[in-house]
Amino acid sequence: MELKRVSYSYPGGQPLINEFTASIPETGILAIIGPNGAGKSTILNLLSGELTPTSGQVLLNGTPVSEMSTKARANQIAVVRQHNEVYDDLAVKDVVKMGRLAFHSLFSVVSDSEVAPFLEQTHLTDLADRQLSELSGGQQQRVWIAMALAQEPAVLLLDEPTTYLDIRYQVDLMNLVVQLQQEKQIAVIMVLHDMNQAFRVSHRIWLIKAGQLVKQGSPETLLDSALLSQTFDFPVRVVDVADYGRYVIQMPSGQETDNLRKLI
Ligand SMILES: Nc1ncnc2c1ncn2[C@@H]1O[C@H](COP(=O)(O)OP(=O)(O)OP(=O)(O)O)[C@@H](O)[C@H]1O
Repeated sequence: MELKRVSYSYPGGQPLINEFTASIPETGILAIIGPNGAGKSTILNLLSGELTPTSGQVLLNGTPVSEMSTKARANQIAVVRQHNEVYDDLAVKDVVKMGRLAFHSLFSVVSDSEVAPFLEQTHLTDLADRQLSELSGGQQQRVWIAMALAQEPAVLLLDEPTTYLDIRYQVDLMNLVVQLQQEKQIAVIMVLHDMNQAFRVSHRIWLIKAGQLVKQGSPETLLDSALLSQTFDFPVRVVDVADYGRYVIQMPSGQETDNLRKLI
């Protein structure tokens, strides 16, 4: 995918994204990180075609995403968002079947066997007949991913997929995304708040601030204390952790440092 000089303003608002140009490799994991309000979700919505650029183009294999039919788009791009209560009363397998609708006419019935592989890949086979509302947050996130996978997309977009999950579910979910990306060789694009998670799982990172691409590159090139502190407007430091690698920690504020000194 490619963003070519993309600008975007919400109706009646100031320009948020300004002449944003970048390309996304056909396979691999790209994480978009940056402070609150930087425009990360807006960029994801421009990539999904949900938003149309005010100027410039978002291209998928050379075709503007905004000019593709809904069905053509659904065959190529799948989006995983936060919890959608509309589906609460549905069984897990029926939610996943919704992901197949781009392959069928509206009234055709999607068979259980058609969605079985996607349930299996996301370890949901045993929960297939359970109602969505009965599942934990982590299990529900896996259902959204199964539904997105059922679209058999070339591009999978995830907006903060680990929000609300405890550390175990976060790690499980990220491992699942990594495994699925490797198996299917698709492009995965995620907005992530947890920098360390982003650095751990991604092949490429976009660091965004005020609608601009501050820097893009491999996790190694972006693991830079000064760059991250400046972008987030908060002091952080990249440290080496034994048996893990480089890790971003937040530095205590001045007051906290003084208190720490008094304790030592
Ligand atoms: N539908 C909307 N209408 C008007 N302004 C919006 C809309 N959605 C987002 N914005 C504004 O656009 C800016 C960027 O929002 P966006 O959600 O893209 O940022 P973000 O980087 O994803 O933020 P966060 O990390 O807080 O989720 C914010 O100032 C926000 O208030």
